[in-house]
Amino acid sequence: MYILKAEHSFDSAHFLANYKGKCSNIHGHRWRVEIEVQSESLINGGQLDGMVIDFGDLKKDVREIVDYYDHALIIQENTMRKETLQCLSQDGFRILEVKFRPTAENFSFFFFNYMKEKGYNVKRATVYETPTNSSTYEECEVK
Ligand SMILES: Nc1nc2c(c(=O)[nH]1)N=C([C@H](O)[C@H](O)COP(=O)(O)OP(=O)(O)OP(=O)(O)O)CN2
Ligand SMILES: [Zn+2]
Repeated sequence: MYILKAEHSFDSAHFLANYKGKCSNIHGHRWRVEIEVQSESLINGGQLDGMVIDFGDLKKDVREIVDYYDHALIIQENTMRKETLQCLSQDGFRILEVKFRPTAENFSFFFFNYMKEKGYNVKRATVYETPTNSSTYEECEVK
């Protein structure tokens, strides 16, 4: 089995609603996203001979989705007053509302499924919230 990995990072702020502790405050992370795709075979012939996929293509797709989350305040839906959100938006801040609690776990699940829906045979997606804390999502084979 061949496993290829592409990684990219985004710098953004978030907070965890209904969390007792410092992470309930708005704070930032450099989130590092690693996507691994797998294949049992290689392409035979042509420009892609000996490859699973061109790294350039994989990297482009990883960057595209990861860059979308860069330099934003990521907020779980319905966890901030509408008036506050409106003021922040009106003042030009980039707010991204997500349907999930913005944890490393939920982001790893989200990026895994995004790449899967793009057609990749995704092995696993790992999201580092800090250099030492990460979550990996992968699907177990059903026997
Ligand atoms: N299982 C998870 N636990 C926590 C998550 C998460 O996504 N999944 N997220 C947080 C917070 O976002 C927090 O920013 C991370 O906290 P922490 O590990 O404390 O990170 P620090 O770098 O600030 O740690 P220090 O050791 O205090 O410097 C919390 N938990
Ligand atoms: Zn955090």
